[in-house]
Amino acid sequence: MPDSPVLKPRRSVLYMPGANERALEKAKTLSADALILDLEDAVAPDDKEAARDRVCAAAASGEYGEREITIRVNAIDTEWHDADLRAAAQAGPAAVVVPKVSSAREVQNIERALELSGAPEHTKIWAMLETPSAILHAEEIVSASDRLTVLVMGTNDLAKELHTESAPGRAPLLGALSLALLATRAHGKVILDGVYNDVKDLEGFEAECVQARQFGFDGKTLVHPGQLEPCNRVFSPSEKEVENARKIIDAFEAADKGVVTVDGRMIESLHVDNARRILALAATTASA
Ligand SMILES: CC(C)(COP(=O)(O)OP(=O)(O)OC[C@H]1O[C@@H](n2cnc3c(N)ncnc32)[C@H](O)[C@@H]1OP(=O)(O)O)[C@@H](O)C(=O)NCCC(=O)NCCSC(=O)C[C@H](O)C(=O)O
Ligand SMILES: [Mg+2]
Repeated sequence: MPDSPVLKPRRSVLYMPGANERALEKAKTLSADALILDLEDAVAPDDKEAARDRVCAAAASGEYGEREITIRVNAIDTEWHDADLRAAAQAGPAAVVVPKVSSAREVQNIERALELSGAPEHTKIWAMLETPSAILHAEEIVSASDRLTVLVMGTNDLAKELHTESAPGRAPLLGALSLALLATRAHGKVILDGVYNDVKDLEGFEAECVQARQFGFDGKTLVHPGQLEPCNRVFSPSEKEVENARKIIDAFEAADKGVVTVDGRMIESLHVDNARRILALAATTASA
């Protein structure tokens, strides 16, 4: 069965370079819901093998508390991919994050390779959508395997492939983000927004978090610890939202009919479903 989008918080998912020992250590104290220990873009070719050993040891260490630990392997067509996948399968992280996935066949090959390498059942596949082909095949990718539980947007690579220029509100990328989100929701899985590169611009970052939440993303991928606080705040239901959700549920249950009004707004059972989703999400993030 696919993961429910509300059972585990994935508000803030922080990348960290696999070769950076200090960052790996620091991550044990950071308020990220999940970590992506990176073997791909953030690691120079000469450091790939040492980073693989370090990251797999970190993932197997059990020293990261409640944070979900995932490993991003190098892309399928690289010389490091097979060894990364075998080592990650044996380390048994929460997920293997696979960059530049472009078809259902690739997901099925990853699934088979994980099984052959003895990956535990709890090691899921998170597929990155960051090519035009991935966006065009988003639905077949997301539904290719029950082991695939999360899609991750790779907006830097996608913008590069599309020749997209930076624009207010990410207008040129909105079509691709929508397609990925539609595919995810059609199959009951989880989707994370891409990263915001300007680590000093927290105002711009927060605005992009708000946009991502309004869109329906479950959380955002991050590149710097300074992005954690605004991200967790924006993706957590506020006190007002929780209060409103309780009001909707109470009013609907008390009325015992198909439609009621709360504060002058029409409420039907679909709004109650949404209110329950908000409360479930609030419960998972209350102590975080
Ligand atoms: C972006 C950075 C290179 C900035 O690094 P730096 O200038 O060293 O930051 P600070 O001096 O402000 O760091 C302060 C302390 O925080 C630690 N730190 C920094 N970043 C991280 C991190 N990501 N995880 C954990 N800890 C981190 C520093 O070590 C400092 O600690 P201390 O010395 O104890 O005070 C840097 O932030 C960075 O490398 N970020 C991650 C880059 C990365 O992983 N990139 C690849 C993923 S993004 C991507 O590929 C997107 C996708 O594929 C796409 O296509 O869009
Ligand atoms: Mg990328």
